[in-house]
Amino acid sequence: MVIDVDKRGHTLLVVEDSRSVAGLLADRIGLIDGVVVKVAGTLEEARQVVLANRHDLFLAVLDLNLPDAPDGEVVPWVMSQGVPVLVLTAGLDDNERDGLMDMGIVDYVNKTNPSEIEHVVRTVERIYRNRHISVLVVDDSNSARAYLTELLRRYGYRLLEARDGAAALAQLERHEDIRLILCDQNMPGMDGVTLIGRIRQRYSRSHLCIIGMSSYGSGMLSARLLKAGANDFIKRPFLEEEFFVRVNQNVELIELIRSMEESANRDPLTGLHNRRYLAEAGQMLFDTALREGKGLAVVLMDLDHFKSINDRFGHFGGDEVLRAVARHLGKVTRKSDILARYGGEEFCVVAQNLSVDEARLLAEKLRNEVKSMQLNIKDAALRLTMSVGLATAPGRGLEDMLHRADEALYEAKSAGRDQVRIASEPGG
Ligand SMILES: Nc1nc2c(ncn2[C@@H]2O[C@H](COP(=O)(O)OP(=O)(O)OP(=O)(O)O)[C@@H](O)[C@H]2O)c(=O)[nH]1
Repeated sequence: MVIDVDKRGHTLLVVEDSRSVAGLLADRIGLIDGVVVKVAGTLEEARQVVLANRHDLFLAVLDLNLPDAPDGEVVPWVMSQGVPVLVLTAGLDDNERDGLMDMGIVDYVNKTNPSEIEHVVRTVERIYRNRHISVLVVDDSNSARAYLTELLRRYGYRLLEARDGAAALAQLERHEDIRLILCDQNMPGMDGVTLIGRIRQRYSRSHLCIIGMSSYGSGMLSARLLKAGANDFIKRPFLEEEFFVRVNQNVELIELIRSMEESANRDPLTGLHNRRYLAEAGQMLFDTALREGKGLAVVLMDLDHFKSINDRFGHFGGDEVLRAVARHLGKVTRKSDILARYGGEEFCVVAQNLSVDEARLLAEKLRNEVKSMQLNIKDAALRLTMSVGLATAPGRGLEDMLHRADEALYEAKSAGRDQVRIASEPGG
């Protein structure tokens, strides 16, 4: 069951009567791409901002002591408007901390400590990004699930629930975007260790992270959960602050791994996939096409006389042309195709589910798209052509198809460029 996939807004409210602290926070938070910061210095001003922006506020950062609200009155009022709250204090005793956490605030921060101001900025950024992160809570107890989802909702995560292992596996099938799983150990049917083991057979540590949870058991249990594939373990009952730190750290780690993977698979100049990705993902397309008896096309493209473009417009001008070509090729390809920069001025498309005639048509469409580009580099109009080699017969594998497409491309160049040549059958 999806219980929260709301589209949160982009506006953040800072309520702080110290101009220097408010200015510092607004400047730092304003650097987060997409976030709009509104500042208020009193409860009355805060009311006006909230009422005017209620549907676009995703978080409020509130000072406890305001000239017209000296005892933290701003906190319950803003929360009553459905806006999550992060509290700025000048120090809290245990009772005050308990009172605020019981109200359901996101976090509290000592504003007199500069490093904690950085913590506010990081927390805001985390919450802003969490709208794209789905968390699956797996627990057979309704009340435990309700508690965990209530905590996670404060941090803006998209939430999914499952009451047992089978339901959890079904949720994973349905929701490709799950990045974190909170998994209870003691469940009827399938326990946490078994479920985590099953999940890890299909989903790697770079795809999602898992936090095991349990109220019983010795240190052995946390070791078993970790060995089964959990990234972390939380023992119940826990302090909410610790829960949030562990959840957020695990999500940050997975984001980091994914962004590193993404940059390893991308060509920085054009933003297209690179040759390394093409080799891996193309092999998967090849295997599926062979298994299911569906056609596969490998189209290798090379811009004609590109050297002369560099000579005329310089290397930066040449780079601009390569970026424009990448954008245009992207208009012709489908989402299910792989479009990659294969080398300097060479591009490659691997497309699935195509008959030989459809593959020919695709290759011609790509060639025509580049030919009809109207480029203006340094105020000079420029026209481009490209030569194309196409392979459709599977032969001995993807490498073999690429090799034959390359031979066909060479023929297209030799025959005068600006044309598509189709590779002969393997061994033909
Ligand atoms: N600007 C720019 N140029 C590149 C890049 N990678 C390769 N090139 C240039 O692409 C040109 C390729 O030249 P050649 O292989 O001689 O081929 P061509 O001039 O396109 O001629 P034909 O392929 O025979 O039609 C070289 O001048 C490379 O410097 C790049 O990332 N940026």
